[in-house]
Amino acid sequence: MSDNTSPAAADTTKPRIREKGRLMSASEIDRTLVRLAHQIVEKHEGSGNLGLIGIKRRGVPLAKRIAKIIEGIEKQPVETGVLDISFYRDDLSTAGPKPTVQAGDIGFDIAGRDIVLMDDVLYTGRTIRAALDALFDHGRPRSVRLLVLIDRGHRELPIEAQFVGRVVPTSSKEIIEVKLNEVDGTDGVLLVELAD
Ligand SMILES: O=P(O)(O)OC[C@H]1O[C@H](OP(=O)(O)OP(=O)(O)O)[C@H](O)[C@@H]1O
Ligand SMILES: O=c1cc[nH]c(=O)[nH]1
Repeated sequence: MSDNTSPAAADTTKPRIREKGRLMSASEIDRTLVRLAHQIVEKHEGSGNLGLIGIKRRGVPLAKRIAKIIEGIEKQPVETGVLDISFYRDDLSTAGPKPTVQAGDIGFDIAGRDIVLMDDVLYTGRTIRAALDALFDHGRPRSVRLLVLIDRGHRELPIEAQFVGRVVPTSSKEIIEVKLNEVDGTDGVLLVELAD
């Protein structure tokens, strides 16, 4: 007799994952973002021409937090924007029409600006390639640099981040789970593994 209420029956649609360890605590994320903010200011010799763009989802709170830290350092506002690149991923069908993204979607005019794209994890690089496509549909920035909280390797494209929270060598069975308060209700970075 089958028992549909058993845990095994209930979990068949979810990938089985095993937590292997906590890579960063909330306070380690905070300290890392302070360091990255200082590195951005140093590299750009201030923040006057900066624009920070978070890639949905977790790049958005990262951009807002770093903007706040830079504003504290430089005592002037830093513009932030949002990029939702889901329609630009090259792993989606190319048969459909390419959507037109309105300039207002990012939140500010990127022309001539020094842009720092922000995301939580850099893996194959395909999200960032798609983000660059989307970004240049909005205008021509003076420069574009990339910040990620975690670089886990396994790149499939020639894309590198200039500002990196932590490099974490991983196997292809492992997954980095970044959790941020604004999205997940808690802050932390976990290393998990897909169970066989
Ligand atoms: O370098 P890549 O191989 O492209 O992988 C990195 C991307 O994967 C994750 O996003 P995901 O697609 O899981 O969406 P989410 O941010 O909404 O969780 C992560 O937030 C990065 O954006
Ligand atoms: O390990 C990974 C790979 C891609 N995106 C993530 O969030 N984690």
